[in-house]
Formats: sequence, C-alpha cells, structure tokens
Amino acid sequence: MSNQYILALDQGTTSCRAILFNHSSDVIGVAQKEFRQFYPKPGWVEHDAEEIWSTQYGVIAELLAKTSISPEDIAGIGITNQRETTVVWDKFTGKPIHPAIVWQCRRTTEIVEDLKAKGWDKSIRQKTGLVLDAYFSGTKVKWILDHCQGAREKAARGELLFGTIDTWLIWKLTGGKVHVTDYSNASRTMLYDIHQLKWSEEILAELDIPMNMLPEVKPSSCVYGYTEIPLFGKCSVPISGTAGDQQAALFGQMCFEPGMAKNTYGTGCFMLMNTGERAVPSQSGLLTTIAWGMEGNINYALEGSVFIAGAAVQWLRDGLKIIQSAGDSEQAAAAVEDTNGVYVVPAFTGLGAPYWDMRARGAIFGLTRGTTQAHLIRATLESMAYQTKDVLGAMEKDAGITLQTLRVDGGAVANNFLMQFQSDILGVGVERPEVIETTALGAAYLAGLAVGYWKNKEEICSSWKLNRSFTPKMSEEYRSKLYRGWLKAVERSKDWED
Ligand SMILES: Nc1ncnc2c1ncn2[C@@H]1O[C@H](COP(=O)(O)OP(=O)(O)O)[C@@H](O)[C@H]1O
Ligand SMILES: O=P(O)(O)OC[C@H](O)CO
Repeated sequence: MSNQYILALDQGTTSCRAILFNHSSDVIGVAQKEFRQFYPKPGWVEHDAEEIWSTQYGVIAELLAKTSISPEDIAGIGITNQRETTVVWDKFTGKPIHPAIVWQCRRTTEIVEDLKAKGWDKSIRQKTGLVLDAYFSGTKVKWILDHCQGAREKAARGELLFGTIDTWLIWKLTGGKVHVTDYSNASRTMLYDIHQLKWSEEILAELDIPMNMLPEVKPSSCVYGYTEIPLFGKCSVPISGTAGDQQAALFGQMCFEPGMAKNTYGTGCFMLMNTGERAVPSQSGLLTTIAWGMEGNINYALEGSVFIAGAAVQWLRDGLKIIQSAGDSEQAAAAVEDTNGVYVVPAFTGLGAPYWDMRARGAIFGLTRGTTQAHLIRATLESMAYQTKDVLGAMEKDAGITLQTLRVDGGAVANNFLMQFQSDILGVGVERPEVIETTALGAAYLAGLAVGYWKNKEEICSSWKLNRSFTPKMSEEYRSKLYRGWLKAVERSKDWED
C-alpha cells in the first residue's frame, strides 16, 4: 500500500486538475490547467468537450512526470466533475455533434417556460427533486437534438450518446468502451427519478429524448471499467469512483451524518446538507438531490446552488481588468472599511437558489461619486457571502435545524477577507480545512473505498484537519442593516431580460 496512490481527476467549470493522494489523504502532487470558455450569445456558455478531454489528459501526463509516479503505482482513479454540462456524441466516431452546453447556459429558457406552461413544474419537482430550470441537462439535450441536423434520426437509430462530463471522461478513459454515470450525476439531469432510481420515461417522452442515448446509472463507488490510454501503456488502472463535484466535496468534507453541511466556493457556490436516507422536499427553493449511492444505499442531500461566485472575481480580473489575479481581491477589499453602500448582484446567468429567476441579470447598486475600484471589488466578494446567507436561511427552514458551523472549501476560500465576512454576515463559525481540494479528495475516497485502498468511512474520518476557523465579530444590528440592503438589491435585479 505504501507505494500506492489514488488519482483524482477534478474536471471543473474553468479548469482540469489531476491530484495524487496517498493513504494518509496528503496531496502528493497537483497539475492544473484552465481551458477555454465560449460565450456565443449573451447568457450562453459552451465548452469544447474534446478540449476538456485533451486538457484532462495533459494534466494527468504532467502530474505523472512531476511526481515520477508510474501508472502501476495508481490503485484507482476517482472522477469528479462540473455537473449538468451536456455532451452528445456519435457512438461510432466518438466525436461530439455540438459544443458542450455548460450548466450556466440559459439558451433553453424558452423550452423551460413551455414546460412550465404545460404544468410540468410539480411533477418534475416530485420525480427529480429539482426546480424546473435551464440549469439542468434535460432541456440541453433536447436543444441539441432539435438544432443539429439529422440528430433526431441518428438518436432514434441508437447512434448518439448523451453524457455529463463524468460519463464523457469515463468513455474517453476506457477507449470508448464504457457508457456509465453515477447516481449523483444522474440526479442532476432532470431526467432521473430520484425515488424510483430510474430514468423517467414520462420526462424523456415529453422532451423527445430516446432512452438508448442515456448512460447506465451505477453506484458512486464501484469499478466502472479500466483505462485504455496510450499514456498508461499496457497498464489498466481501475476507474472506481465518480460523483458530481459538489457531492464529492460533501464526501471529502466527511459530512457523513444527517445535518452536516459544506459550502464550496468555486465558479459558483454550492451548499449541500446531508439528509441521510430521506429525500427531504424543499419548500424554500432548494434542490433535493442524491449525494451518493454506495454500499447498496442512497444518501440524499438538500442543495442551494448559486450560479456565480468566484466567476464574479474572474469578471473583475478578465472583464473589468481591475485586479491582476483573483488573490489580489483580498488586499483591495481589506483596504476599505466597507463598500460605501455599493452592492453587486452577480446574476450574470440569472439567479439560482433560492430565487430561481432565469431572467434576472447582474446589477450594481448604490454608486456615488465616492465609489472606487476597491468598493466594487469588496462588494463583489461580499456578494458571495450574501448569496450563501440566502441559501443557508432556506436550508435551516427546510431542514428545521440551526447550523452551528459551516465547513467550507473551493478555490475562493483562500480569501481570508471573504471567510471573515462570511462568518460575520451569517453569525456562524466558518471552518476551513487543511486540504481545500475536498472535491478531489471526495472522489479519491470514493475510488479508494471501491478497491479496498481504504477499508471504510471510519478509517478516513480521522483525516479531516482544520486549517483555520473564523468566528463572527459583527454586531447583530449591523449585520441586519447590511443584509437588508442586499435583499433590496436582489429584488431590483430580478426579471430584467425580456
Ligand atoms: N483568493 C481568491 N479570492 C477570491 N476568489 C478566488 C480566489 N482564488 C480563486 N478564486 C476564485 O475561485 C474560482 C476557482 O475555484 P475552483 O474551486 O478552482 O473553481 P472551479 O472548480 O469552479 O473551476 C475562480 O472563479 C476564482 O476567481
Ligand atoms: O465547477 P464548479 O466547481 O463551479 O461546479 C459546478 C457545479 O457542479 C455546477 O452544478
């Protein structure tokens, strides 16, 4: 065991990572590379699925080179991925027939509104646990079939395959032999009945999506297949764990008990609370979703999905060009006492939980002659914390509990200003673990458990280590005042796009 490792592939919205973990859950090496984002029209977001694969392949090669580890040293591969993003490809050529439609993309708003008009809201919620929204894969698959010439005929003949990114990567890693997904990813398609654990024939029929395009749904921790890639030569490494990135982070944060929650600050911000074997329906705009399926059980979660978090910091960097790196935002924000009354609502692709407004758009409120770049930067960081507060409020209501501490992870939690403000505005302690790559760690655990690298959850539980905790320092009165301003700003950003 000592010379063996688990390889986690973390395929996020903006970058591909390959991370090697040892048996003590230490990070032995990381390779990471960003890939291109395409915005063909306002509100539309695409990726090139082939580029995702070549970037993912490239970072695996880089990681092996820099750690001098050979494929024989890898006991298993875990995959975790941006969820919902939709790829449709030709089963025989292996080529995608359209760019991948990214989870953030709003192009299927009209299909969604048509479904709403036909009264699908309630039954979609009941069957899939999801809110009827363009976020999920179902309407994206329909859009591709509707808009690519000859696609419907090919699909009917069984020549096309659909997959979220986990499915696409497993297909590529196994040399086009294995077409599978796991429960957690299936539960994000809006095509999967999370109670009966099967693809919903009614929803598929309504969207005119043939069943034969869909991957087989498997547990999140099991051997799906073996690698067949030139990089590994004759060595076949088992691919043995898969979960959507937010569910993987819940696992990596070891939130195994009902009531435990984590919040991940990446491109978006995603809070998940474990609800055990009970699928808790939400009354407050949250999603009921599958956290993972393993050992013959399904574990459910409540989720608050915020579409734009770290992506707003990227916008400061790449769009407005007022910071050079995401990390610069911390110093700029801390250099001013407050935002001077400015609120940024980063509804660039509509608003997710708990508002679900596909037509909301980003807005800045409270500008005066005294507004500076630093105020804007600070207000952008604060918007992540306010959105988290919106979601936590909904979660506490739905689950009927009060959270004592929030475990956090994801790229943006390196920002100490943000973490302190988060704790202040929630009035709750925030705990940042030593390994903030918890998404990858979760995938590694799922993979390692399936091949006996780790014996059981109890064995891995002891490896969670605190890096720093943040405790609230803001007065209740000031917290309420700031939050009232945020709620007013959100109201005014709603229903903007015609
Ligand atoms: N120090 C920082 N302060 C604020 N935001 C940051 C910081 N470092 C990274 N980010 C943001 O975090 C995101 C990257 O986090 P990551 O977990 O890699 O995201 P993803 O998995 O969605 O690609 C980017 O959107 C980036 O702008
Ligand atoms: O790539 P991330 O980490 O922002 O996660 C994206 C989510 O999975 C979308 O649902």
